[in-house]
Amino acid sequence: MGAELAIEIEDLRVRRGKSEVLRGLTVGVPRGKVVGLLGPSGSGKTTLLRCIVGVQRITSGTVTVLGAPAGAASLRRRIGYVTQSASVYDDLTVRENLGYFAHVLGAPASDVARVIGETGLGDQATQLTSSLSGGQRGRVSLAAALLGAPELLVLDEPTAGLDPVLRTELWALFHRLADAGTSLVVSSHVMDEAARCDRLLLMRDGEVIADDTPSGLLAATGTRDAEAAFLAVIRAREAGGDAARQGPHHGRHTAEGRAR
Ligand SMILES: Nc1ncnc2c1ncn2[C@@H]1O[C@H](COP(=O)(O)OP(=O)(O)OP(=O)(O)O)[C@@H](O)[C@H]1O
Repeated sequence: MGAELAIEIEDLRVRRGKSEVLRGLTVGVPRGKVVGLLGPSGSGKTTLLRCIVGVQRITSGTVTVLGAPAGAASLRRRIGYVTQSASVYDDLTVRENLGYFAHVLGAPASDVARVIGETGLGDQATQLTSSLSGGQRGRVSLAAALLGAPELLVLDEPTAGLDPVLRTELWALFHRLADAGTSLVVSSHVMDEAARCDRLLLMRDGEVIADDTPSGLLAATGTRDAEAAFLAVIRAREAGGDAARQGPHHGRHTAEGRAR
């Protein structure tokens, strides 16, 4: 693993409450790509994203982000993180919110107009945030995360609740950002978003069960869509039983990995 990786995770374990919700993840996320983190509700996606941004207490393992330990102070302005709940001030307009966050982050004031344009919020710029729809509020949070042009964007279900047109526009934005060198990790429980990613990490029950390109995953599983591929990977693991799980490369998924 080297400089081409934005994130390197080794044998990561996390316990939340009584259960182990991440169970020995080893994975590498390449730089300058849109990496989709897909899996059913409760599979551990949010917990993994929290580990990457350094806000999750971990049990063991290491998480290295842009060459530094996750959570390091030096990473604060290099990472943009959008949670599932919008984190904006209701009593400010869209532009006022973004102006405030730009000031706090030390981002140039000109960034406000840029991120409003990128997230398609031009028509709502002077609207109070409390009067926006849920999808629009989510985009204000995304716009805030784009301020200062962070090297890594960690986005938890950014397209949830958006109509197909906006969803398509946001994926196009993610790819433009990646083409300009930004690394993105985007979670979703909607399997049909898989095809839009450069790489996929499929999660289930606190484990990454596949790490591949969308086309590589379909080829490896002989399936036509991500939903079928996901099921095929699960079946193959169950058929492999404990022998497969306890093999010498247990839990190891690298940028070159294949669905197993
Ligand atoms: N604060 C907490 N205390 C105890 N258990 C928790 C806590 N937060 C999450 N969990 C558990 O950890 C597991 C993984 O949750 P996580 O939110 O990471 O999943 P997810 O894949 O992001 O799900 P979703 O798509 O619904 O957001 C779940 O079983 C959940 O119940």
